[in-house]
Amino acid sequence: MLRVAVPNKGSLSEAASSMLSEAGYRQRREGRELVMLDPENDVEFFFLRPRDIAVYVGQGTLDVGITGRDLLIDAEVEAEELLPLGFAASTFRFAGPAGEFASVDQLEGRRVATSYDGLVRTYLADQGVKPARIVRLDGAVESSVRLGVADAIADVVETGNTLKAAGMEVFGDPILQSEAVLIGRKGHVMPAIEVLIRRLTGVLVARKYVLMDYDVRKELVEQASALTPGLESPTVSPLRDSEWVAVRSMVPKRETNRVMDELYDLGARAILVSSIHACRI
Ligand SMILES: Nc1ncnc2c1ncn2[C@@H]1O[C@H](COP(=O)(O)OP(=O)(O)OP(=O)(O)O)[C@@H](O)[C@H]1O
Ligand SMILES: O=P(O)(O)OC[C@H]1O[C@H](OP(=O)(O)OP(=O)(O)O)[C@H](O)[C@@H]1O
Ligand SMILES: [Mg+2]
Repeated sequence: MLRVAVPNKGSLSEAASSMLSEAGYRQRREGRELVMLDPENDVEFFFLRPRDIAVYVGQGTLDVGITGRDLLIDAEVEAEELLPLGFAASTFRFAGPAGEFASVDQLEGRRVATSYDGLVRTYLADQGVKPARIVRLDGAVESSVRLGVADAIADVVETGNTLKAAGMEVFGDPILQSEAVLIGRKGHVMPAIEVLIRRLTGVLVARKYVLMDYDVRKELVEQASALTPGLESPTVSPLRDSEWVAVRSMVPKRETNRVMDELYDLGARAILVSSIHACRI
């Protein structure tokens, strides 16, 4: 049986469960279950704190899990990223009181507060910067400078609103671009993991693409196909009117309107767009 760790709380939890549901797995509804069996898929789900998920997967107690890339790196365990999942995107950045810091070098000899001490320690060591101390806090890190326990912070930044409200601003290059990821133990292969990855990839593709159908005059099919190349190649079918063909192709969702406009300008007609519910690529 495949044993999968799923975030039980926080920013990752809801989106992780709905992605697994879309991939055909059973998920808890509103319950507070710690463990849930999905006998139909031969999978057992363990609902855990996202920060702890890398530890369980790294130790091999659980086969795979969903967590944040930042949390995986911070945990410093024998687990690796198997698939980026396209939600809970954020950056991980240094910040300080507005106007006080311009570059990471200025952290030399200063105190840095963070909930991600492993990640920050490694990053600063790689940059050759020696802070006076890394102050490990559980959350609300933005308050630490005002309260006098640190000079600067390193934290998750999504909209930047929390930093702004605390009178702080980011400095230096982003330490990391993070998002939710599926993780597994290095070198651990199992057919059920392959199936999970294929299913999740199917959800990602279904979310990212639409299906586009249109009719176009035969002599324009090459030009039209260039606008809608699809993943491999568009399907071209004959129509009763032999001067025209029907074309079907997958198109990135965010390009839908631009592609429809360009197809129409080219002379394509009956352009129809439908969403994809599931797929295997
Ligand atoms: N706005 C955000 N705030 C915090 N974490 C975020 C945000 N957006 C995405 N994430 C990601 O969520 C993960 C942190 O989840 P975690 O559940 O530990 O903290 P949380 O969402 O801040 O919840 P809480 O602080 O309520 O426990 C990280 O991978 C982080 O990059
Ligand atoms: O850039 P923003 O959109 O403002 O989001 C980032 C903030 O959100 C998270 O805090 P959270 O609400 O989880 O509280 P915590 O710091 O106590 O974990 C994170 O730690 C940042 O403080
Ligand atoms: Mg938080």
